[in-house]
Amino acid sequence: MLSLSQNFGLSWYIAKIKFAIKMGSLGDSTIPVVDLSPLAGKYEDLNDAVFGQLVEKVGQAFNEVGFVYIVNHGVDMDKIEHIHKLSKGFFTMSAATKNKYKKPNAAINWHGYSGPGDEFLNEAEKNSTELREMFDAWGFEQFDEKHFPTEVPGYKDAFDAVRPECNNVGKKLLRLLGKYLHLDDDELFVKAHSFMNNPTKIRTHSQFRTLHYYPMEPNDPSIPPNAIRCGEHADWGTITLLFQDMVGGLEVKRLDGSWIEATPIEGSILVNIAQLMELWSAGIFRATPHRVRILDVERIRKTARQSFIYFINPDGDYVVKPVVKCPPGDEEYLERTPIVAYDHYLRLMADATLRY
Ligand SMILES: O=C(O)CCC(=O)C(=O)O
Ligand SMILES: [Fe+2]
Repeated sequence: MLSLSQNFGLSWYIAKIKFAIKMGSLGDSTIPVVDLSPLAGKYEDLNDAVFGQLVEKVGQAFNEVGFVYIVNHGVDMDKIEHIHKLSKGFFTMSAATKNKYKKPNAAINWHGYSGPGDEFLNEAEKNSTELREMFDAWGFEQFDEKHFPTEVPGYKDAFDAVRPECNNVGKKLLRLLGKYLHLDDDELFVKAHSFMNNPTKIRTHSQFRTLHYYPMEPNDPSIPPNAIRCGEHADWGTITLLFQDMVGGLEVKRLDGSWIEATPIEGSILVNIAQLMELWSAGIFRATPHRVRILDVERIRKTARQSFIYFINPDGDYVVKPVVKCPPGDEEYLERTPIVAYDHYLRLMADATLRY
């Protein structure tokens, strides 16, 4: 099986660094904050004029850094708080209770609980120690109440409640990206996520994830010094909406290999580009690697970190290939075999659940 780094990471870096050196820049080092209030309201009610300067700002940020914070995005943060609260209730239950909801075979069943050590995102080092647990709601329409912990009443409803708002902002971002690339049809990306308009669609392959980076006993000697909360990886699908709490530890990799902190900003959503969007855009938008480090202070103060993520992925049967001309230095994108979105998730999930 191809590893992620063979397929995307390494070749991507070499091409990007060559290009950056040629252009005399190694990328911007800060993650911009973008105010989405000009796009307030329902996606369907927006007209072209309102996208205005936001197209350049957001597009450029995704080109240079691969990440932006968005504020005034229209997602009700009380609903996110509610999810964090319910998730905390679930994660602090006994292992026996949580394991009742474990993915039966995580390589092919993607909905449910994953405990410590079940999934590894670190592309380079599969035997790393990644200290986290999570509950995934993947393929919404296929799972009903019984697939959610009965010990946490209202858990499924809490996800369902934020989905329309997340889709609304997701569609706005996808349209912005289409406009930045000057696509003939700037709704192409929105159309490739048909579930956003029809939530009963069986092809849905987007995913909610609640993450719990459990607290460590102060100075626990069994935790190796190179342990990490979430290993270095690039996300898999189109774009990711990340709602992190205020604890911190998330870091984003610059083109020169150094890391910058994605400091939590109250009320914001941190949005990043994922691999299929990188391919679609022939590398114009960067699926930037990131990780969650254990801060030094965490080793002594015993703090949990929580995040909630909406991974926006194309419909499972969608075939992704570049829809723009490849910029100089990025011709390698044209040589890649077009990817059926579902096959891509399948391959990456098999990789994440395989220890070697
Ligand atoms: O928890 C976070 O802040 C990031 C987690 C992450 O990058 C992921 O699960 O893909
Ligand atoms: Fe990620």
